[in-house]
Amino acid sequence: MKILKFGGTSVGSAQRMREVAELIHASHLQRRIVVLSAMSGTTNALVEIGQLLYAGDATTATARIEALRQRYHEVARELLPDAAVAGQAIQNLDQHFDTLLGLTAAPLSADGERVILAQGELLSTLLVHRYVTQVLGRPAVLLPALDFMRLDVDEEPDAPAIRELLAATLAPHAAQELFITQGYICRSAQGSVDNLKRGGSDYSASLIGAAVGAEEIQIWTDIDGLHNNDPRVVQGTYPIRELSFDEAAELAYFGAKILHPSSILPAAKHGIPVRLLNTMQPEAPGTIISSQTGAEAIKAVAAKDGITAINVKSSRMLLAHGFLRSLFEIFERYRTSIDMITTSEVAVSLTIDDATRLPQILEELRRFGSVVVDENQSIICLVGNLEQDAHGSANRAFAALKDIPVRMISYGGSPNNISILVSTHDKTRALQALNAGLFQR
Ligand SMILES: Nc1ncnc2c1ncn2[C@@H]1O[C@H](COP(=O)(O)OP(=O)(O)O)[C@@H](O)[C@H]1O
Ligand SMILES: N[C@@H](CC(=O)OP(=O)(O)O)C(=O)O
Repeated sequence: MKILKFGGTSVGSAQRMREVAELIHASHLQRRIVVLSAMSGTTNALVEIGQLLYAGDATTATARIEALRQRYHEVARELLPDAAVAGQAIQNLDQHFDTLLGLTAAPLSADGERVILAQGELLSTLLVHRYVTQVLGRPAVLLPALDFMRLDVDEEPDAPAIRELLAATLAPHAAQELFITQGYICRSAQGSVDNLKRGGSDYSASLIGAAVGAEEIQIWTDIDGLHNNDPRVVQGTYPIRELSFDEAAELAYFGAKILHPSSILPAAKHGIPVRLLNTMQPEAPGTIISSQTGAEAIKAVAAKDGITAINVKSSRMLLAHGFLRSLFEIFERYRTSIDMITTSEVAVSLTIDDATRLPQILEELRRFGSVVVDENQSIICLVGNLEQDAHGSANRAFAALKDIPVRMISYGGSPNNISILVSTHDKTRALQALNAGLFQR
């Protein structure tokens, strides 16, 4: 079995959906599960509808739902030339818009908001499935992700439950080769509709791949593989042909937007190669992520914004043992994970990316000594095989950053990663300087 995931841009219009369907249709793979995201822009529109309802503005929310409905009707008519087939699809699409309208009648609950967010993937899979079966005439099974994607009580994917439920969902279709399902959406341990957080369709594909023991997971997007730097802010980036699971996981976690932060872990656990491919240029080789690692020292740079740095200075730390443990316990109590940490004899600096519980954390930290908080920071992560760094690329990286104020450096924690904290204001400049210093050929 292979897993093929297509992102929002890849299914972003009727034309793109046709191209995706042709790709699925033309590839003479054996069995495959196709995982689709919502059409680009849809999840953002649904988020906005949720926000309007939270703010009590049902009138504007209704207008947005109707505008979205019109857009989907147009896509259906463009995609499905036979009027009867399009009419039937529009009736089915309308069931989802009626669900959305039904949620405008009363104050929105958190459960209601998750039902709203789930509609995007239900709509895109409905349309692509209809095109594959009715226009291309290819048998394909639409698998409802809500039947098998499960979270556990800690709100993490429940891998054993997913494996069992997916096997049961697939069992009646032993003779079928092509399956289409929704990325991103799932059910909570309590059975209510939930999701894997923004960008979560990559994670769905990886979890599904792990659950069925797939031979390969393909992530089809709008770029020819994972690039050595963020192509949105740096010119002249290029795709990296090979990455190890560890390198790709670091890049995804530290901001390479092409991959959801957690999406490599299930594939890595089961040793399933992940291939990043370009829907707009299917013949390009893309990036292969596997247990192999290439020879270059620093292969890529990524940046993660929205970081808060906290510095705690305490005389109690001097020659004291157990200090760090009591400090970390505070973060554990508030379920807030720490990304970077540096220490001196009397001070600790650390970073968090989820500042939801920052006020409570700070109140407790102030018992240790003086606390300074810097918001709007970015972690720049340099990833590669640093054990191979015989050519001093780490030195070249630091030299490249000579004009940029660096707040923290973390080096040596992993053989794959050097993390550098800068103000978000300096991020673009830092990424460009690193590009010139490390990669310009
Ligand atoms: N290091 C990187 N390599 C490739 N793409 C990146 C990188 N960093 C950011 N991106 C951006 O990620 C985008 C693809 O991710 P995303 O928009 O989530 O795709 P999809 O909608 O297919 O899931 C690319 O268009 C590119 O602009
Ligand atoms: N539709 C969801 C899930 C997703 O993964 O989308 P994409 O593959 O386009 O990043 C989102 O926008 O967050």
